[in-house]
Amino acid sequence: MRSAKIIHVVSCHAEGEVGDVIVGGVAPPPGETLWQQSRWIARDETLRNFVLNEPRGGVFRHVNLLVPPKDPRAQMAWIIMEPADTPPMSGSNSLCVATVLLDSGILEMHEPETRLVLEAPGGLIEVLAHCRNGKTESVEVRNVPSFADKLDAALEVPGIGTLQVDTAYGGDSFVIVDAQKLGFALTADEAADLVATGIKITRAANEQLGFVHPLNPDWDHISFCQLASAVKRDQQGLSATNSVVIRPGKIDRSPCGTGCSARMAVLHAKGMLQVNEPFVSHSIIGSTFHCRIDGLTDVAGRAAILPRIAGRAWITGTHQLLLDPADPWPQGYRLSDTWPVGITNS
Ligand SMILES: O=C(O)[C@H]1NCC[C@@H]1O
Repeated sequence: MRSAKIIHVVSCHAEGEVGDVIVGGVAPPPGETLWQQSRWIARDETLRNFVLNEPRGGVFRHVNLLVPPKDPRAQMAWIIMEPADTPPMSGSNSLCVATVLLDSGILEMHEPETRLVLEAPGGLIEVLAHCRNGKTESVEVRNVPSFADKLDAALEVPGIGTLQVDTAYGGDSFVIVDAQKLGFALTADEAADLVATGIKITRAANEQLGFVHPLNPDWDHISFCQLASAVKRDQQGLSATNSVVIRPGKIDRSPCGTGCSARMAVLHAKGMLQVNEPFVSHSIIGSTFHCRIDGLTDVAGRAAILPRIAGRAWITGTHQLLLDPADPWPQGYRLSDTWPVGITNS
């Protein structure tokens, strides 16, 4: 066996969504800040292509690169690589990273609870991991400040018509639409139709509504379309189902932590969800995140929430990714039969 590189990966999924973690074999990228390091990874593309593209990856795969933190309050930092974006934050990926760090012994586990501060490119997150018998059984994440952007905006979507939508930031940027009004029950058999609809809505939202993070003008687009059910209220609090369509064309198998954060910001802005009130979110495969608003804050003068999301993650394997120097496709490849083309990275 010969190899020009060897990348050590612990594979993981959080409530169904893949979030593999690179634990060795890659030097930290250049950059003064974690955000700058993540921009280098997005621009350079070598690592993204190697781990995300076929034959090693696929459009369903997310990969997280552990790097030393820049902020002294954090025990570890990481850069998130998703199929189209290198985003500020990701809920499912943060659950995978916390679980891999503790279950593999990279950071010390304390039972029954381990508290961590992790640095995502979009800011610090606080982790409370519930651990038993050497296993992280569930993880609560205090996400980055999240806020509603445009409420009840009119959006003209070619082939669909005029929709009323909300846009919001929850660590990543969303256009949120009522799934039932579009005829969706949010069941697994609708996945391909949900993707086709969600991609059209995201494209229209970027053209007509746009998004720029007020403290980070580099994050200047809407990443995802969240097709969401109406909220139900009972004695336990609020609950809803969602399908988040991830560019270039796949559905989040988890209930999407950044999506839950964005939705809670919208619900709070509309007076429908209060601080500390439980919000349970279900995915298309029936997995669940337990969420709530921990407190209120502001982002550059805009009202914002401090979201908490909680879910479970499981390690699925370990891998060593190799590159034979004679392999004619060191960057791999994407074909439009499984990987819709034409979306640029950011
Ligand atoms: O949980 C989340 O926030 C995400 N899951 C995959 C895409 C998003 O980053």
